[in-house]
This record gives sequence, structure tokens and C-alpha cells, in this order.
Amino acid sequence: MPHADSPPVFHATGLAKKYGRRGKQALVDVNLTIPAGRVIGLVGPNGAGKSTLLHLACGLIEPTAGSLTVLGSRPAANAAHLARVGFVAQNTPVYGSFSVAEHLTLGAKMNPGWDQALAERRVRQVGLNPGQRAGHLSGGQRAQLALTIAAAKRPELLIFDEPAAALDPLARKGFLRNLMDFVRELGASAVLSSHLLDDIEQVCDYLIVLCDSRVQVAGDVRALLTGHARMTAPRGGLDRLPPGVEVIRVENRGHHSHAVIRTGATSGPLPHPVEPVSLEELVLAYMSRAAGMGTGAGADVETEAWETQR
Ligand SMILES: Nc1ncnc2c1ncn2[C@@H]1O[C@H](COP(=O)(O)OP(=O)(O)OP(=O)(O)O)[C@@H](O)[C@H]1O
Repeated sequence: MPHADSPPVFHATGLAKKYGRRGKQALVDVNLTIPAGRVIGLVGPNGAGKSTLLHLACGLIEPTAGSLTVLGSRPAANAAHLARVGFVAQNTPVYGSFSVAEHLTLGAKMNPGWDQALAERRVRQVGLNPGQRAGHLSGGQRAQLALTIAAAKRPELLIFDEPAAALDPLARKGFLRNLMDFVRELGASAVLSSHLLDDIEQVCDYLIVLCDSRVQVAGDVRALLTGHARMTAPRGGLDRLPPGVEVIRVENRGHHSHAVIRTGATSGPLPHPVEPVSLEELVLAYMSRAAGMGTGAGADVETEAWETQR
């Protein structure tokens, strides 16, 4: 397990990435400090910048501005640092003509901390045939092999870019269970990007919502859930909220306004009834705010977002 004084998994300051001179600004002003020992979910729509952030963390690309440290060092700073991070890319790449066993042999040759016993045990547990060529594995089996190889390095941090995207719901469940087993067994931290909130909810205790190249919200899942609420007020009655309460998203329906609010440090009474929000509501509220759109549920639904006057 990481010590209390372990360096953060990610520490980003003013991090930005632009692809090419005329290319897209894929990340803008990312400021994050993520403690070690967490399973971090990175969610956001297509093109939000998730892969870009993960590729920066693995040292595959360089930032255009700002800085990022991973486990206290520059990403991929040296061979020793590379060995501390396991990365499973979006399409779980494997060598098609190599067998499962040959992948393990290659892994052992390339990684000084390789745990062959762990790799073989996991291959048995997930039912992979050591003699089978990786090119003939199903998407789910390939993902399991990629996970096994990343974990057998015994890294301190496992990074997964949409690891379960191609898997059917049952295979996804099995894959995520395995991933959690690994994280527990290794005492590692993990970052996992996904479109699938269900997956994130199942395994993550820390959340980053990335939309439109910016971090919209980040934090401990439980703290986020207790720090937000759903408020129902008479239509137009949300403009008299206590200072510090932030309205993330409003839907006006009939005579009522339904809002997802961030209660922040407010300890005083709120003027309208509130209920807990689900993680899905919370994420959708931030995504809708970033996209500057409503729910699309009808003309009588409007969305607004603002911070109340302090
Ligand atoms: N190599 C590249 N060259 C130019 N633009 C790129 C490159 N990689 C990504 N982009 C652009 O940067 C933006 C962010 O892409 P990124 O792949 O990081 O998003 P994502 O959140 O991972 O998306 P998805 O969920 O679809 O995988 C997109 O607009 C994308 O087109």
C-alpha cells in the first residue's frame, strides 16, 4: 500500500496540449493533484482529451504548456520510472503472431520486476490457452492478456485507456473484477478512462470529469456525492441561494426548477428541498454545463448554470 507521504499519482499544473500548430487544443489549463492508492475514473465524451491526458502521463507525448509529474517524476523519466507504470492502450494491442506464453516470455525479458508466477496464475484464472496465438484471441481475451502483462510488471500505477470498451457486458464485468483484484494484490493505484459510467461507478473511488479539453470537476467520489444535491424550487426561485452554493445545471419543468447544485462549504439551511444526487446525475450535470446545453427533453426544459453572488 502507498504510504501517507507517497507522492501524488498525478500532479498537473497549467497542463495543456495542442496537436500541431493549427491543430486542436486537446487539453487546456489542467490543474490536478491526485493522491496515491486510489482507483481513479476519468470520464468525458468523445474528444474530451482523456487519451491525451493518459498519453502525457505515460510520456508518449509532450505537453505544450504547464507541467505534469507522475508518481513524483517526469513521465517516463527513465527505465526505473517506466517500470513503475503499467499502461494498457485503448485497443489493447498485442502481437498477433505471438502466443500467450510468448507474450509472457517477452514481458519477462523486458521488465526487471516481472512476476512470472502472477502472470501464469492470472492466465490460468481467466482461462487463456498459453499456446494460442494472440491474433486469434477474442477482444475480451486480448484485454485480459494486456491486463495480465501490465500487472505482471508489478507497477505502482496502472493506466487503462478505455480498457473494456470493446467487451460485452458480461466480459466487461469479469475484466473489471480482475482489474480490481490486481489493484488490490499489487497495492497499486489505477487510472481508468471510460465513457461508461456504470464501469466507473463499480470500481472507482476518485473521479475526474473532463469535457471540452478542461477538467470540469475532480475529487473523491463520496465527497463529490455529499458535496452536491438535487434541489427543487418554484420556477425562477434559484436566484436567491446562499453565497457559495453553485448551480451546475437547471431544468425548468412546468412550475418547477430542478437543479444539481454544489453545496460547497455552506453549512446553513438551504431555501428549497434537496435530495442526494447519483453519480450519473452529477457527471451529466457537469457534461451538460460544459456543452452549454439542456437535457434535450423538450422545449419546456431550459438549462442555465451560474455561480451565485458571494
Ligand atoms: N495525434 C493527434 N493529432 C491531432 N489531433 C489529435 C491527436 N490525438 C487527438 N487529437 C485531438 O485531440 C482531441 C482530444 O482527443 P483525445 O483522443 O484525447 O480524446 P478522448 O477523450 O480520448 O476521446 P475518445 O473518447 O473518443 O477516445 C480530439 O479533438 C482529437 O481529435
